[in-house]
Amino acid sequence: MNRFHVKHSIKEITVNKNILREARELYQKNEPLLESYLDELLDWNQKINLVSRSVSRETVREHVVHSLIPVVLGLMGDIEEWIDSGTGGGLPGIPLSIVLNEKTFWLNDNVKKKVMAVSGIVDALGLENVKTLPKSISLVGLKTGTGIVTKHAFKIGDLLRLTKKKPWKKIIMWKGIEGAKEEIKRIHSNIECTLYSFNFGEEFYEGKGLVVLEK
Ligand SMILES: C[S@@+](CC[C@H](N)C(=O)[O-])C[C@H]1O[C@@H](n2cnc3c(N)ncnc32)[C@H](O)[C@@H]1O
Repeated sequence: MNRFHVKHSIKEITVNKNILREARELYQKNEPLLESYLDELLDWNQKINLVSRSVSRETVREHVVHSLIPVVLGLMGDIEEWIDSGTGGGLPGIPLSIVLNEKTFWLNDNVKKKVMAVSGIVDALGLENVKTLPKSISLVGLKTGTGIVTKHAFKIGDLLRLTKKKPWKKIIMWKGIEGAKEEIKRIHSNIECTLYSFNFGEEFYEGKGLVVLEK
């Protein structure tokens, strides 16, 4: 078997600024709850380090818009249950759970005090479709057909090792594109990989994109 099989099934797609505009429109449609999330996140961040302490509200708002991009790309409709692994302060899982409120989201992190903080945020926002999992993703029992979202938390090979033999259907990773390309070269599994590179002409999104893995 070809050790680098995945290399031959990589698709690359450039994502243009219309998608960012649509993600911002989706933010606006859900603004009251998403702004309440910013309030809660910044409040909890005073007590527990969830995002950089020096980060502005505007930048955290952009992380929320960034979290919504797979929705406007149509990447999430086919799966009902998602795990956000390495959620930290709830990114991307909480924004996704707000705009896709008919789906179930499990917020997973192996640092228990971060999960305690996101539980507090979820309760304050009254999100009934969100649950938490305070343990390593390697110890999480996944249901067949579950999706995984994860933003700047794992190297691709590490996440695949930690979830080996688990019946996930799709993994969406928020990554730097150049690093992701290097990581993909080292993967030995027979999976389909699509790289979405953002071409938005804005500094925040420079070099960023999504990696989508499917079995
Ligand atoms: C850089 S933070 C990213 C947080 C968030 N996704 C964001 O974009 O703001 C990475 C997170 O992954 C978590 N993490 C690391 N290894 C993990 C594992 N094996 N299982 C679950 N979470 C893990 C860390 O505790 C940390 O909160």
